[in-house]
Amino acid sequence: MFKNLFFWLVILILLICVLIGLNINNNKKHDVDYTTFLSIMNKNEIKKVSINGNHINFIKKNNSKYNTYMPIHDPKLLNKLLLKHIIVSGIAPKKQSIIFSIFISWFPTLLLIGVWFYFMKQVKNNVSKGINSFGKSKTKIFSDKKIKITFLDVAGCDEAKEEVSELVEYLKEPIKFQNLGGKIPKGVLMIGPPGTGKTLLAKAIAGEARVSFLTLSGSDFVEMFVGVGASRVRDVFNHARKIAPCIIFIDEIDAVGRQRGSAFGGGNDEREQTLNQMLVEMDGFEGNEGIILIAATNRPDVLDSALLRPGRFDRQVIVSLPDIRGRKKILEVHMKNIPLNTDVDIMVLARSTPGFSGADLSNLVNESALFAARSNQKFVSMSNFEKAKDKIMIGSERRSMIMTEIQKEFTAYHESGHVIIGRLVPEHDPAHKVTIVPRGRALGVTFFLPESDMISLSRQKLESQISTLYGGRLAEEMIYGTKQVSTGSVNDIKIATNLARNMVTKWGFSEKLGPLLYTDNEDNNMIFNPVFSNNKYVSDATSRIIDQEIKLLIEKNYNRAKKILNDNLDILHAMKDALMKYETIDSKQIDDLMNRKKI
Ligand SMILES: Nc1ncnc2c1ncn2[C@@H]1O[C@H](COP(=O)(O)OP(=O)(O)OP(=O)(O)O)[C@@H](O)[C@H]1O
Ligand SMILES: [Zn+2]
Repeated sequence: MFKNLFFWLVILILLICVLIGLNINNNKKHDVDYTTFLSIMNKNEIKKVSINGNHINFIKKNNSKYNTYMPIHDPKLLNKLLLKHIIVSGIAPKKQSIIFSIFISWFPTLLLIGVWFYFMKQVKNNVSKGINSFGKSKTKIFSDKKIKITFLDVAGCDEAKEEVSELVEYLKEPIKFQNLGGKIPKGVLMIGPPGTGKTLLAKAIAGEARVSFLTLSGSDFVEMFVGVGASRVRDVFNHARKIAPCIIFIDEIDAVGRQRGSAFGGGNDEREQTLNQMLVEMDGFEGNEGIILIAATNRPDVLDSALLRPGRFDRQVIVSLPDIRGRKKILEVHMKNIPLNTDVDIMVLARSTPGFSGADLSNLVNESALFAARSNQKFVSMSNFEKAKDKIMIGSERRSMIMTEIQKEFTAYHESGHVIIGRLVPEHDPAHKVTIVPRGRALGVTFFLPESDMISLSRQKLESQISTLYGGRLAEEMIYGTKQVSTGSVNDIKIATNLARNMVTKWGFSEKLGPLLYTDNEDNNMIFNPVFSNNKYVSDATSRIIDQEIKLLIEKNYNRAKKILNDNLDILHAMKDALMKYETIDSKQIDDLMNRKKI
């Protein structure tokens, strides 16, 4: 539309220029306009007139010469002139030129008026279109034919699938279901972290039941103008009633469904109105209309409690991050369409991707295929997957970063220290791969491969983790001496300290303090979140004991690691050499090194 406006603006400016040009021209040719000429004539001041078509030259009685232009041919002019005894000479204009001359004289003005009208109409149209579209919902409607997604495409969330499967039965034959006395929820709230497949699952319900799928995002409802969101809600539900049976899917419901009156400055009228309208519409459902409202959020805690009341989103389905088995299944779903090399081990990939969501895994498969394509391979190999995984987890390799031989050696010793301790303490996840190619912000990385998703960790396993975390710094210390130790262990130290603190204050692993909770920090992310606790409930004396106990625990595991590393200095050197040579070594090479085999 702006292109159009711009076009017409340019035309308008051009026209004005032309008109000004014409005017200048006219001024040159015609000293006076035609009306002035007539008035001069009426005042009997003209001596002689010469007519040439529409151009008129005349001489006043004082002998001054003028010319003028007759815009419309005036057939009575000659008579008038003769009556006033004015000498007339020249040729009269041809008859057929009358219309032409009218046209010529009025053309620029008409054009200008036309353009102006067009311009105004355009503006008016756009404004009214704009106003109308404020209220119209931005619903994207997919017909049942377009949704080809079925439950087979959604992997690794069997419980969630089971919970929603009865909705499919209902949507297929709502009336039959009602007659049998089935009670169907009006709204289903899907709760889960981003990328876990909430949208996918909702689409799969529509696909399985072969019904239409209306999708919109909560943020679509939040508009600047009061009342617009509410009218959009009305629109969506009205449309849904027309095309029922169908599913209305609202992503990010928290954008509208936040606790009312919770915004700063006493609430947000527009959002509240929208939310109220949504509640009204939900209450208006008969239950046999064949419409199911599915909403997704990853912030169920901020939702207005009115939304969760019976008869509204009374069914809640948790879609959580997949476990190892789930990840394997999701990988299988996405690998279906790419040619795989025989060396691809899906189980190893599933094991080494803890915390990956379905979306991350889909991204992993995609990136791997891209890596394979870039190196002109016909099949996607395990090394492509490894590369893609590392890229997603810690950022791309920074091969361009220049590391001196000394820095590389330093990193090689540090990482080898982690690997060796990790292999030799009990219950530790085995090192899967180690690299000294800088990635993201890390100079080197050691990857451990968890056997399974750990929900609870044993004391022994935790202590082994602490020992392994200090392996890197200890190796630096042993080779280069305490004066040369780098700051590269800052993250290792942070994680180890947090583990030890949690063991003492939260998990009851200190004999002296016993199994009591000494912290008000409820964060369950035990490794990566530092404990910021002001320990309101802990006396100064206890606080001192806590510090001592943490220190003791760390010292114990630090010394254990030191002994192990001292006993295996030959492996440390060999692994450093291997890393300097290959930059990255895998679990098989690590096995060989640990068995003192040459690689
Ligand atoms: N369980 C799964 N099985 C197969 N693929 C999945 C699964 N979960 C996610 N994916 C993949 O990730 C993509 C994104 O998932 P989806 O949009 O459904 O996540 P979401 O939970 O709705 O995320 P958000 O909260 O960010 O909207 C899907 O299109 C699909 O390719
Ligand atoms: Zn380290």
